[in-house]
Amino acid sequence: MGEIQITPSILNSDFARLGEEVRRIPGADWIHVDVMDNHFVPNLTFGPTMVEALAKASDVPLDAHLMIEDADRNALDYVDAGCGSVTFHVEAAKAPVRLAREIRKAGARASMALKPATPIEPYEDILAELDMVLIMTVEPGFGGQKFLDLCLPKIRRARALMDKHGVETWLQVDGGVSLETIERCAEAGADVFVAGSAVYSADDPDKMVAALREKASAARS
Ligand SMILES: O=C(CO)[C@H](O)[C@H](O)COP(=O)(O)O
Ligand SMILES: [Co+2]
Repeated sequence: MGEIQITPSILNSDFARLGEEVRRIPGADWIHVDVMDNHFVPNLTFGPTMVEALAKASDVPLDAHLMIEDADRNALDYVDAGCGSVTFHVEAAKAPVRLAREIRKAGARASMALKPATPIEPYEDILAELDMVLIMTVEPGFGGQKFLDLCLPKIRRARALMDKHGVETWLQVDGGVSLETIERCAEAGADVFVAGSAVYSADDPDKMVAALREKASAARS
């Protein structure tokens, strides 16, 4: 299992002041950027041009979460935009192995996301092709939703498969992660934690990043 990493999502930040918003979280390991196309999910956010501007606005690397239909054709635009990690949804990728290899070859970490009803087991044999697996703990599309406890067994199963294959693939959780839910995710085996509304509704977002890190670390020991 890798080190605990906290990855705030800017989905619930102030979009009119995005540059300032990302500079409020210098203690974050990554900045999670939710790209939505209004087809794969019923919401629309931003594309590669805005992501490129964001990458220049902060020293913290960008973790792009692509909730877009044609992932095979569009994912590399986000590597070119400056993201250090690019996550595609397996439900949207026609050729996940080829896509992961292309992302790595282009110079970013390759990551694959699963919606709550998508099982991990069919992907056991491709874990070594991935730098990270993202297990959604809400249905993708919106920030501020309630954490789905029903996803915890899948986090445990994913961790067990990673241990079985001896891979160094990170295990990220995304959706409803807060001071109330992060311990359950860490106990189940997650090591990378996305938190959107919990961070940006806090008076001091960077202090919340530190508090989340402490809770997740304590749950491990
Ligand atoms: O991918 C997402 C939604 O599809 C977001 O990353 C996620 O929901 C973060 O926001 P919150 O912590 O408020 O749930
Ligand atoms: Co996300």
